[in-house]
Amino acid sequence: MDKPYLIIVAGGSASGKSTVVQSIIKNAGLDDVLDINQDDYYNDQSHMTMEERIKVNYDHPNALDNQLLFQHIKDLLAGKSISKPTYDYKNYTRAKEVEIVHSKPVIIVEGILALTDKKLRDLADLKIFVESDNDIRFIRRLKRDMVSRGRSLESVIEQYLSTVKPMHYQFVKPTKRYADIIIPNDDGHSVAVELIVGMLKQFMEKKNKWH
Ligand SMILES: Nc1ncnc2c1ncn2[C@@H]1O[C@H](COP(=O)(O)OP(=O)(O)O)[C@@H](O)[C@H]1O
Ligand SMILES: O=c1ccn([C@@H]2O[C@H](COP(=O)(O)O)[C@@H](O)[C@H]2O)c(=O)[nH]1
Repeated sequence: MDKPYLIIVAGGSASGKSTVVQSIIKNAGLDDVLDINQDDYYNDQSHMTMEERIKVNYDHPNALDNQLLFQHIKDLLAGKSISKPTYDYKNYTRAKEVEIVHSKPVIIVEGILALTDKKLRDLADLKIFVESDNDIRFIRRLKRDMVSRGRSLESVIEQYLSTVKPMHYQFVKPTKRYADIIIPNDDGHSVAVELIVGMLKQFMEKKNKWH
């Protein structure tokens, strides 16, 4: 197998990373895309009490097992399969289930801090930063966290002000400078997605010609 094409997608919380990635996958019409969410690599905290887990700063790079993510991406790029951890937001820790994930010709890694680690960044063929206005991100996060991540209004507000916002300025936003493409996502993102899909199709065509 040729080396897969690796795309890294970073951007603030609720900027629309997953939405953009799903749009790329759908518009490219490719089955051969693997989507890895950096959130699955949050540290295992099952040994901690719920009270301790809630206090963790999840927007700091130390909250993530970056070494494991890097090793897994290297394995996937070498055509190997991995046992990927999965994350349980409601319980603020890794879930018991692991997922056996096989390598694919296109691999996308998405996460707020996906462009932080230079070693991981250097493996990427294409680096993307999704950008949305802070107020819009906060409103999206509030809705999403209450509906899908089992959070209360008060907890989302408290976490946003104490860690999410300051860490965004300290660690997330500065990685924008590493991006090859910056996608504004306050409203739509269709033109940027079309460009990326075009690049992916070219890559897949070249790959198919070689075989
Ligand atoms: N362009 C957009 N317009 C309207 N809502 C959007 C847009 N992009 C994302 N959203 C919504 O915002 C929320 C967060 O998006 P998501 O893709 O999960 O963000 P991220 O992966 O960056 O955390 C979701 O409910 C999603 O449907
Ligand atoms: O237990 C957890 C783990 C993470 N978070 C928050 O998730 C976001 C990252 O996910 P996005 O989909 O990019 O928003 C990060 O800002 C963490 O604060 C959490 O709340 N609880």
